Parts: sequence; structure tokens; C-alpha cells
Amino acid sequence: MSRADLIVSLVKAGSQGDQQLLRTTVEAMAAEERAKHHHQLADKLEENLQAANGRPRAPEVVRSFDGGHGGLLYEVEPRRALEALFLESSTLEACRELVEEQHRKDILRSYGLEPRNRVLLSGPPGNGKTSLAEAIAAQLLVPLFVVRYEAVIGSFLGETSGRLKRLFDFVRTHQCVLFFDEFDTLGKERGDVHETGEIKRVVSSLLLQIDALPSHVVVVTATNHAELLDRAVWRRFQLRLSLPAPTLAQKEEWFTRFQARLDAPLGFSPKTLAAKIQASSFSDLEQFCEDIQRRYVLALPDSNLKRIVTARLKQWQARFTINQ
Ligand SMILES: Nc1ncnc2c1ncn2[C@@H]1O[C@H](COP(=O)(O)OP(=O)(O)OP(=O)(O)O)[C@@H](O)[C@H]1O
Repeated sequence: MSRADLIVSLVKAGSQGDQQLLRTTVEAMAAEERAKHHHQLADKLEENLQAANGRPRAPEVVRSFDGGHGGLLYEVEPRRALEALFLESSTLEACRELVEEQHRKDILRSYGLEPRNRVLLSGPPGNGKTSLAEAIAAQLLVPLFVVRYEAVIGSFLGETSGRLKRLFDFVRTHQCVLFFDEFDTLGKERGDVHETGEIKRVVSSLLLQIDALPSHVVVVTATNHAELLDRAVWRRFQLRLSLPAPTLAQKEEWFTRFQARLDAPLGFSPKTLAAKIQASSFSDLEQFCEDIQRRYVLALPDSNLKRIVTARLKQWQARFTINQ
């Protein structure tokens, strides 16, 4: 929202005694100030909001951002560019739209619309779910906050609910990407008939809190097992993107880029390597190429790339067979 709109909202909230509007407006102001690195002002706004709601600030979560340990989230400085990832064109397009909506939310709001902010990523391990969350944050120029389940989930359910509440109270006042990895570990509990009603309540409340987040918080959830999520969970996400394993053409493109980066012929054409390599993920391709690059660099200036690639291919295929 533009500054002028925020002030109008504030006045409206005050004159109509609308607590909900007051809360969302002050949250948006705090998030904007924080994005400008005006942390003191953002903290003050947040404190006053909490005081108005009769609640103390959430010290545990705040501490985690001061570099302390045992926080409910950790912050990743996003560096990955969207263009550096191998994505299907529809996925890339969807991400660009999301980023544009976030960047141009003022225009959307002047038409009574909100930008989309809930994304579900699914696909087998090592194919870019975490990397895409990071790239979205980088594109939006906001921090990436990753939820630490081991810190959030306590031995008592009441504890878990309380921590989740603190976590959400904290992120509401930040422009950020909030990342839930392996969301199915939480989401699937809901569908498990053996779980107690209390766990279901925690998960339901988590979903409600995700729904209620202001649109300046972009929630990205990732799962390797989309089939384990029930429809109600699935439906909540406005963008549902799948990140599949690399195709043959993508493998070829991967080796073409790798060869260009090394600035030396690999001894095999990228097409031949793509056909030979057994790799079920981009992460596999990355590891394979890094292995080659290490040997190549250490053997300079007498590196024989063809020999290195041949040896690595042999080792790699053997490892792959053992792991199957
Ligand atoms: N689509 C992709 N394009 C380019 N690099 C990729 C892609 N997917 C994965 N990688 C590389 O593989 C590594 C692992 O990827 P990432 O952690 O994003 O996968 P993930 O799907 O989140 O895996 P997991 O389900 O195990 O958490 C990253 O370091 C990244 O560089």
C-alpha cells in the first residue's frame, strides 16, 4: 500500500474503531519500515500493536534473528536468481507473475485486489524446491525465513500451538518469504486417522494462520509427497507448482552450460553425456559436475578432462546401481 493509503486506512480504523483494519494497517507499516531497514521504528510499531492487543512481544522469535540459537526460524540471505534455475516455462512464468504482483501491489489494491502470496511446491528431492523459494525471495528483495520444525514442535501440543502463534506474530510484520520445507510431515498428520484430535487441531490452526497472513508475507511450502496432502490443504495455495526431475533436454542443457563454465571441452558432447548419466535430480547433476571440476582444477595445468569425465562416469554409474 502506498504511504497515503496507509494513513487513510489508519484514520479510518481509528474513526470506526475497526481493530482488524488497525492491525493490518500497522502490520503493513511495520513491514515497510523494516524493509527500509528502519528497525527501531518497526519495533516500536510492533510493540504498540502488541500492547494494544494486550500481549507482550515475542522474545524467542525476535532473538533468533539476532543470531541467537534455538529460534523458531532461521534466516537465509537469498542469492539465487530465478533465471539460474532450470524450470518449466509455465513455472517460470507463474513465478514472474507472483513477483510482479508483489512489486506492483499498490496498483492491485487500488482495484480492491491483493497480490497472491501462497505457493505450494511439489516434486522429488533435489529438484529445486528450496532453491526456488530462495530465488523468489531474491527477486522480491526480501529475506527468506525457514521454519525450524525441531524448534517449533514441542513435546506438549499446547507448547507447539504457542510457538506457532509467536512465529506468525513475528512474521506478520516483516516483508519476507516464509518457507515450510517438507510440509507433508505436518499436513499429512491431518489425514492420519491414528493421530489424536489435538494434532489435527494444531495443523488446522496452522493452516488458518497461513490463510490469515498479510499478503506481504509470501508463504512457500514444499513437499516431496503431494499425494499425502489432503484436498483442503492443497486448495489453500493459490500457486501449485511442480518441480520434476530433469528431462533429457535439460540434462543436455546442463552439460552445455557446465562446459561453457569450465571453458574447456569435456571430451563428450553434452548430448552424449545427457544420455549416459543416470541422474534422478538436478542435485545429482550438480554433484557429478562438481566432482569433475574438483579433479580438473587439482590436476591443472595437465588436466585431461576426457579421462576425468570417463572415470567419474564409471564411478557414478556404479554408485547409482548400488543405491538402487
Ligand atoms: N531446477 C534446478 N535448477 C538448477 N539447480 C537445481 C535445480 N534443482 C536443484 N538444483 C540444485 O540442486 C541442489 C539441491 O536443490 P534443492 O535443495 O533446491 O532441492 P529440493 O527440491 O528442495 O530438495 P529436498 O526435497 O531434498 O529438500 C541445489 O543446490 C541446486 O543448486
